[in-house]
Amino acid sequence: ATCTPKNRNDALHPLWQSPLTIPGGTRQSPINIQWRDSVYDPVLKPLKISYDPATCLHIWNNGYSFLVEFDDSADRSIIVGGPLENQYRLKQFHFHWGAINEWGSEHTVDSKFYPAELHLVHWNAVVYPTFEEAVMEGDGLAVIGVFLKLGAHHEGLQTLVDALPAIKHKDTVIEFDVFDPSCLLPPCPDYWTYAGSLTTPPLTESVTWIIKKQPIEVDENQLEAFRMLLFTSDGEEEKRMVDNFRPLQPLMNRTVRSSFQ
Ligand SMILES: NS(=O)(=O)N=C1NCCCN1
Ligand SMILES: [Zn+2]
Repeated sequence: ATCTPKNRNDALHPLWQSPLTIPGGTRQSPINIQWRDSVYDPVLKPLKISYDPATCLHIWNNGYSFLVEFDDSADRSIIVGGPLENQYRLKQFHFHWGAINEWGSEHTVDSKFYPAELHLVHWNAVVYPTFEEAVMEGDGLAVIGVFLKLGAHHEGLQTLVDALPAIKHKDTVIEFDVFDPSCLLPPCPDYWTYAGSLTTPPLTESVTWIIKKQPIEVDENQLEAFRMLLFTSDGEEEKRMVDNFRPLQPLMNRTVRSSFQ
């Protein structure tokens, strides 16, 4: 659901009851990635990803999305390289999706929406003592974005889909003790990267975004499973969890770099 405010500066987004735009924000997310305006940067390294499936803790419905959280008390599931100066620890991953397949992603490519988008959220534990502190710093977070497109059944995703009925309502959680999120990444190493923000509160401008060029394929039943989740708690009037994406934000004075030509 997106609001149609008269003045975007004081709009409250129905989902978060917080400002839709951050006053004075200069690096907000998500954005449209105009492929032809992105600049190939030969200095960008390949992104190195090493996740330990045993660091997986639980899967839960937080009333905005569903997320899988990881034990981030040590450097066991990390990413390094790419545009990053330090290594970053995996804290959680979650998704954004639409009510129908025509939209649902947060970022767009040449103004095209995908039906859903995966976010793998990492934080700079080399420099900052806690995730909460990293959230407030320009180089505190790194989020890998992966587009989902309608296509073949995704075996790895099915493990998550099978758990969703147990977390239908807001604030429900189940144990989820072995899952390797690497299975959700496309094989192609190509990515775009830009300096942005969190797309849900606190919306802080602390994210180095790494958006994979190649989407992963999931089937209709798997997308429908996302849409059976609820924003609402057990006992409340049911509201389906759909359209949990933030509207596009102005690019302002930013360049999107690509790791590929
Ligand atoms: N959609 S997002 O940019 O990842 N937003 C987040 N907000 C809270 C912490 C985790 N991520
Ligand atoms: Zn997200």
